[in-house]
Amino acid sequence: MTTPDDEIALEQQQVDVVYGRLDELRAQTRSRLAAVRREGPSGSPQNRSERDAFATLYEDRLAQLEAVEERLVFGRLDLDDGARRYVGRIGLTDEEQTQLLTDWRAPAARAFYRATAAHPEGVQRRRHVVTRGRTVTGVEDEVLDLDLLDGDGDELTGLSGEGALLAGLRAARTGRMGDIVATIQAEQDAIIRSELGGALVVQGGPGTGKTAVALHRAAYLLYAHRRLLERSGVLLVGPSRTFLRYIDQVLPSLGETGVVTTTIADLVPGVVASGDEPEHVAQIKGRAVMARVIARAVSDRQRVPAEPTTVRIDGRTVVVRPQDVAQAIARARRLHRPHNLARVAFVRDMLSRLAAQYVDQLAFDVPPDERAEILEDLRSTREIRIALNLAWMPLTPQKLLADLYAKPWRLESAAPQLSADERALLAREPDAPWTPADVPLLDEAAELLGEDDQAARAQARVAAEARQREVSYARQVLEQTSAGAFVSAELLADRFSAGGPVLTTAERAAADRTWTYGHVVVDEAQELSAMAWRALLRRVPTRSLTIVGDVAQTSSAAGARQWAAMLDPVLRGSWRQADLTVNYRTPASVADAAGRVADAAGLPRSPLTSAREVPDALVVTRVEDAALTSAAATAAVDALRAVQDETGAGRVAVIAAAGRVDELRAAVEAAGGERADQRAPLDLDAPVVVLTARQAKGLEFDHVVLVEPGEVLAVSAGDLYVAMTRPTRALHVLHARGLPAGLSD
Ligand SMILES: Nc1ncnc2c1ncn2[C@@H]1O[C@H](COP(=O)(O)OP(=O)(O)OP(=O)(O)O)[C@@H](O)[C@H]1O
Repeated sequence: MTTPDDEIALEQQQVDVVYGRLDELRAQTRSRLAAVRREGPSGSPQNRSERDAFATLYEDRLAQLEAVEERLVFGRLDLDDGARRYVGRIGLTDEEQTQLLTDWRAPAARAFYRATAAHPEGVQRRRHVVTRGRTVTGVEDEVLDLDLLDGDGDELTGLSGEGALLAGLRAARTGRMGDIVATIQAEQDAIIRSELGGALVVQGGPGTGKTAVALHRAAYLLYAHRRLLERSGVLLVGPSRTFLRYIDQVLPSLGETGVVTTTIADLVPGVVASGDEPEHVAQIKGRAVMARVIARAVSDRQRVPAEPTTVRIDGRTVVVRPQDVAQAIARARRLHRPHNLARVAFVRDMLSRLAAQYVDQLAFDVPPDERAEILEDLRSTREIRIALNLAWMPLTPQKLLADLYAKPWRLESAAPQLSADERALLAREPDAPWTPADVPLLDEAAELLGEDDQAARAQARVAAEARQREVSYARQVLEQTSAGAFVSAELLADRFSAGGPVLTTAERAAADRTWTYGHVVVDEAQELSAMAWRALLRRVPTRSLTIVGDVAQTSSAAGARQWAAMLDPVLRGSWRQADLTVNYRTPASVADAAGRVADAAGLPRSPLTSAREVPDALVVTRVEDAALTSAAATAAVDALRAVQDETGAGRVAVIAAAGRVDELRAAVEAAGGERADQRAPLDLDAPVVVLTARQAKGLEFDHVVLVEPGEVLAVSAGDLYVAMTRPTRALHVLHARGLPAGLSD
């Protein structure tokens, strides 16, 4: 019989071989990159762009090989037929193409996450290989073939790789999310590998791994449907920029850098939504009815004048007549094109009517070339331009919306569905900054307005022909090089033809408002308004979506308490739901207390089982009102001492209602909590942060000091539920006033 030490030594050999191969591949890619770069900037433009394309390709590949260093190998499957299969971050073969490591996303790795004693899927033993750096520090076996099992078996908890999992859950937090690839649980794996098509809603209580699952699913889909998704791209939408920074290392560590991440506020390139507004105003802007308001605001800008306008031109008179304008508007509308594009037809129609008036006044027949000149003269006559613009104004989305908000009569005409009070709430100065809730409205407006794309369309025709030539050229290039394993001819052609700096799919997609993605992942999706959904769905016409959230954690007034109420109208009932039920983050006693609070507040809470308990995880302390701030600061600094390890990992959050944040920050600093740049966006690297529940959404900390929970509840019950479920080790509640129901008993 082998001892654990023998097993560790055995695994070390295999791990050494795999890292050796990784080093070889890195060296190979580096030297290819150096060779391409050595060729320098000479040669034809075609040669140069080809070299640039290969250089970025090798850079990407190198970045991928560098990013998978940590826990490259983490699993082994011993199969019924005696074969062994190692599972890791990426797939690797040796020079003879023998598989050294199976990519965790490959079908051959599925059993690592799914096999159970009841359904062993051809697996006798599943082994978790635990490494630190490149050294194997432990192995953990689960025997799935019951005939091989001696003793009671180790399948009792239902958690797979329990030791490795619990070690991961216990580890001090760093302020950045890590991947869970070594310990994905079966219910999570089923979601990650769920088919690409259709909209999948993942509902789960706090800490059930929704964000982790969403990110691993994005990586899985890119692997399993690479040909389809590498060119259309995958979009991941998160609740805030802070959150995006919190998760930004996860996908690269899974070998994927091609996902575009954004927030709803950043969805429209060129629009900076730096403004703030009360929740109830944002709620109005988020209502589905605003789509009709915007549409009406656009059609209001196609207007028949009350009076005719008479214009003298070269001694003759033309009249912009209301009835002509009415007819030209009606005709242009029948084209069903966006406002700015249909305007081209309107103007053409009006000019030819005016030209006819002009020609009628001439005593001779006008040859065609002179007629064109007359049209040009009319077009460039100032009064005519003004009259036609008043009838059909060329507009940008920003101008449309700014005018709508700034002029009460415009809003009254466009938004009869809103009450006068509601309309008054929307009023704003024309140059006020945009808010996040304005962004979906600007997107809606951009869609209805369109851009005058005549030139663009002509260019597109030429580009399509050029593209044909580039793809076939790229195919030839790939046949002559070894790059075909990790890039398609279409993608390489994209890079050849990008012109200027070589852009990746993600870069091109992020810069283009009208880009349509192959798949969209939405996290904290319960917060999205109806208008935000419209903006998102425009970007994924195939409706291939992963929608992740928890309807009990909703804080925005425009968000959802029920998935069906939110999604049925936008997805016409066509979506499927999967549930996550195990809380991995929060100790059981803290999760239970949060559950009681949520139930007392009537939140639609998902059932939750906690993966672990931590002794004394929940502490509730009453202090005098005057001592509350300093007590919180002391508690935070003491907690930091307890949780911080020698590497500097270990994070503490003080969560309170917005009105207390500044004072608490100053107190934490005075108490010796390290000074950090606390301005927005939040500094995730600070060991102690003071923030509101809303800012804490999606994040986690080792220890949370929750100050005056009654005040957080007064803002929203969802916020209190979020705040209580952020810690991985302990929740310390400090209060001077009464406790919310559920916490007090
Ligand atoms: N299978 C797993 N193995 C290891 N850690 C896991 C696993 N699943 C979840 N976790 C950990 O549990 C914590 C919570 O995960 P995550 O943030 O994805 O949950 P969530 O459901 O999005 O939470 P919330 O809704 O509260 O924001 C993270 O630290 C995550 O790494």
